Amino acid sequence: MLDELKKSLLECPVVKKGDYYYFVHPISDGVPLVEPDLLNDIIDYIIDNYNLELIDKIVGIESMGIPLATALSIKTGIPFVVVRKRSYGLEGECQVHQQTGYSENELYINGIYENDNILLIDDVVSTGGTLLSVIKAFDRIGANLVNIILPIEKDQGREIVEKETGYTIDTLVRIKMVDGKVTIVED
Ligand SMILES: O=P(O)(O)OC[C@H]1O[C@H](OP(=O)(O)OP(=O)(O)O)[C@H](O)[C@@H]1O
Ligand SMILES: Nc1nc2[nH]cnc2c(=O)[nH]1
Repeated sequence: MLDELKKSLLECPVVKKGDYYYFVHPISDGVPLVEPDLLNDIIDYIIDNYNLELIDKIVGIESMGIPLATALSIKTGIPFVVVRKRSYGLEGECQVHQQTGYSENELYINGIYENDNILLIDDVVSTGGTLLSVIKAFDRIGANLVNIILPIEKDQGREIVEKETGYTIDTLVRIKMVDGKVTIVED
C-alpha cells in the first residue's frame, strides 16, 4: 500500500522558493498530472484503516485538500466542506490566518458548526502553520475533530501541531528534503 505515493514522491521535482525547498507533486500541486490510481491508493487506504461511521463532514483546505476531500466524499457518501481562501461573509464565517514556509493567506471557514464530527484532510503538513490555525478555529467553533489525515508529512510541522493542540495528526508518508531531493523517512 502507498507504494505509488512513495514512488511518485521520490521522482518528483523540487524547486526553490527563497530558501525553501518545495517538492512539486500531483497530490500537493495537481501538476504535472494526477493519476486516478494514485488518488485511489490514498483514499482506499483511508477507507480501509479508519472507521468513518461517526463522521458528519469531511473538511478539505483549499487548494489541494479539495481533490482529496472530493474523492473521499464520493467514495464514502459523506458530505464535504472546503475551507476557502475567499470570504463569503456568511453568518458565523470564521477567518483564519495561514502562514506556510513560503506564503501567507487568509482562510475562511463556513458551514462548520458546534458538535459537527469532522474528518479534516489536507495534502501536506510542513511547518504546521496551516493546520495549527485551522485546528484552533475549529476549537473556537466547538466542532469535534475526530480525524486529521494528511498523505504527506515534511519537516517538523506534525510534531509541532500535535504538541501545541493535543490532537493526533495522521500522515501516510513522511519525507525529508536531503540536498534538495525528496527522501522517504521510513518508520
Ligand atoms: O504546514 P504548512 O507549512 O502550513 O504547509 C502546508 C500547506 O501548504 C499548502 O498550502 P498552500 O496554500 O501553500 O497551497 P495550495 O493552495 O496549493 O494548497 C498545503 O496545501 C498545506 O495547506
Ligand atoms: N507541493 C508542496 N506543498 C507544500 N506545502 C508546504 N510545503 C510544501 C512543499 O514543499 N511542496
